[in-house]
Amino acid sequence: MNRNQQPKIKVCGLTQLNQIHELISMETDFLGFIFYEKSPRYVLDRLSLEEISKISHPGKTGVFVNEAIKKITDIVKKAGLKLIQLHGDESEDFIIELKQKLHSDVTIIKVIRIGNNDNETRERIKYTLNSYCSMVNYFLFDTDGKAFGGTGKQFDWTLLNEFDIPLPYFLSGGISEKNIDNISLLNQKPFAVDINSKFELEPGDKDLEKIRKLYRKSPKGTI
Ligand SMILES: O=C(O)c1ccccc1NCC(=O)[C@H](O)[C@H](O)COP(=O)(O)O
Repeated sequence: MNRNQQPKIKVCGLTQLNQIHELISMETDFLGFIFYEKSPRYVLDRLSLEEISKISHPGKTGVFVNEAIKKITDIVKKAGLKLIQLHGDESEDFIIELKQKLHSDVTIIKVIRIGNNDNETRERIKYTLNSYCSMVNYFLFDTDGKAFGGTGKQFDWTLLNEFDIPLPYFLSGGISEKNIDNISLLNQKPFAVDINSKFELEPGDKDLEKIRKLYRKSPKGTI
């Protein structure tokens, strides 16, 4: 697989140091840590902020769901995060205030959760793309669900072909070795793919052999 021509890879929901170091040696581009207490992948149940801070990697990403600004900025500082993934319903005002309190080199990913393929969803996607594009660095499209993320379900990717996406984006939501080739059907290719529950033995315990296989495979037509 020619990694230069393929979308980058983010592995999300990491909780085990040995797996994290293995993923770093495989040149994984983004490492996702979930700081949402209700997630079965809540990282602080398994690793301390100090342990996360000692992981040296430029793609350390913290996932937050409707979290208080003070808590996010404290965690970013203590864990040495490089990117923040806002996975809840954070408003534009919230992001403006958050950015004022963060170091300017922290990258922000705004998540757009997609449920039904209907006009209400289309309107919400359109609104979010337009109103957040000047304040964040990337968008991430994920499947909507009660748990906010980690649903293991794919949304209707053809919806994305209806929009001019103004920023590079991460594609997420139930990505597996079975559906990843369908990226070829997207007009605007993702900057990165985000894999999680389809590459796990159980929540937070990654199936490294399956991830290795993905790295060896070349998703058809993704370039
Ligand atoms: O994974 C979780 O448990 C989770 C819970 C709440 C918010 C976000 C969460 N995950 C964030 C991610 O970036 C996941 O990779 C993304 O939701 C896709 O997960 P999956 O559908 O399991 O591939």
